Amino acid sequence: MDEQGEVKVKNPWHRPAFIFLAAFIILGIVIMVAISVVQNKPLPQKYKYGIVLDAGSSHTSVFIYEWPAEKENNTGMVQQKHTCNVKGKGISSYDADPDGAGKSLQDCMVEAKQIIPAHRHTETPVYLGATAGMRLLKMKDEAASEKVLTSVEHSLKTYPFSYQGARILSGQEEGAFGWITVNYLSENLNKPTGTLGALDLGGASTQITFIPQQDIESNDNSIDFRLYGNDYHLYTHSFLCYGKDQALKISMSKKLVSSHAAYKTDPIELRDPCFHPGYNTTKTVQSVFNTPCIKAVNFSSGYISHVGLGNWSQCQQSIRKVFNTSRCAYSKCSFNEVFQPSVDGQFGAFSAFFFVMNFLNLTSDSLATTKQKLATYCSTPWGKIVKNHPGTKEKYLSEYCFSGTYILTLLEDGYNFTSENWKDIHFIKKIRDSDAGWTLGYMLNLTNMIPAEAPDTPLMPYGGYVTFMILFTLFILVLLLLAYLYFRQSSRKAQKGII
Ligand SMILES: Nc1ccn([C@@H]2O[C@H](COP(=O)(O)OP(=O)(O)OP(=O)(O)O)[C@@H](O)[C@H]2O)c(=O)n1
Ligand SMILES: [Ca+2]
Repeated sequence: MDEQGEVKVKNPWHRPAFIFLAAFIILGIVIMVAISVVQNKPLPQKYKYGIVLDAGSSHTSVFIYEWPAEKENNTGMVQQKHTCNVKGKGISSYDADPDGAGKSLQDCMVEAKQIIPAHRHTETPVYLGATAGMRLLKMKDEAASEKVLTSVEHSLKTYPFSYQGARILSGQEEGAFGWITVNYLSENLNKPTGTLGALDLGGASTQITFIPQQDIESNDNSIDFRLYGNDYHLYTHSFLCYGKDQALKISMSKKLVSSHAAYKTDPIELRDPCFHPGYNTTKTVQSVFNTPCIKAVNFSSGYISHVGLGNWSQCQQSIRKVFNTSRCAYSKCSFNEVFQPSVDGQFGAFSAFFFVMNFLNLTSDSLATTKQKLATYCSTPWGKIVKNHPGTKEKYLSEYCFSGTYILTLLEDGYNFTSENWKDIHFIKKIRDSDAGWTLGYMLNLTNMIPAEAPDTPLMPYGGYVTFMILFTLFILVLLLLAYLYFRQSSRKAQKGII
């Protein structure tokens, strides 16, 4: 009986079974915390890559993008890692030598092979998108445009990447993907903040894309997206032939056609207010008229003596003739009978908008000051301009007076920007180290990297999760300790009571 009584009152916490149990619980908790910490630890970043070739009218650029493999659906994660400018002109200039188009891409593609880690090559998609230069070549000679596309396709397939196609983008796609790029890079897409309109000026076309305040009256100009759970209703228009190289040709051809000298002298004299005083160069008539943007005309000579006058206001008068604003079948138009709502919000103006305005140092002045400075620049003698810019190609240099005046006229008379909202135009090249342009938006779309609905976000960030787990474990340990002390005390009391 005595022995039995003693067994009953023995402290249960001192039994080996209980000690083992407590040790197991504590060990279990420690293991659980350790596993969850290790499991959720951010792994060393693994990057994925994508290549987009921008086959523009004046040149081709190869863009390499990279993004952390685990975060491809988050906004703003894709970044431009590298760009390579293809030597020579755009692929549309290879109409007489299609094989040359494919060959021209070699150097940049070899560079891409060196930059992208070898184990990622086969999974890296390659896209080529051609813009207005190829649209014009297709209009002029469809067979030649197909041969050029076949040539670049053959060339791109010789690399170890995953070739995804080479095609001509429509003007709407070019405008819409440019808009997606600038808003993705500015991280506007998953926030309730306003979006950025996109203004793109190339050599052969120009695009305007923004969210308007009013209805879009023409179906051709309307694009709808659902991105990150938000619906976007965009206005977009692409003006073929209104890139700055084609616009220069149109403007020169109009001056030639209206000039009496053009039909009598040899060479034809073209006195041009958009070129600097003292500028005098011989060009072929063919170099101006070799485009489907202009109707062919017969002249007395095959050569033009292009003489600069350096008169900004006359230059602007001549450029205004390129825009037809006399008729509009809608409530509002930009030009050439194209519907356009009033511009609204902030705009990013990139590619040649930036190259030209940045060269002229005109990216942050009021409209009135911009005009004044440009007038002074245009009247500067050509000799002085050449002396002041020894590193710049003479062809580019000679055209900045025309290009600056064209940009001002396009924005003010064409798109209807005013001196009040001029400050809303931001001349930009890059946003967060990636170029503004259609290429990034094109890749994001084709790789489905912008989901229609917002991706699920974790309950709490990683740091918060670890802190929570540690505090929770400590809390359980304290509870166990308290329970242990409580039971030890109560079993002692029970022992004392029996004694
Ligand atoms: N540093 C630079 C680079 C380019 N340009 C000019 O800018 C125009 C081309 O702009 P870009 O956006 O590269 O046009 P593309 O993409 O080639 O043409 P498009 O989009 O119409 O197909 C050309 O007139 C080119 O001479 C310039 O003035 N200064
Ligand atoms: Ca372009």
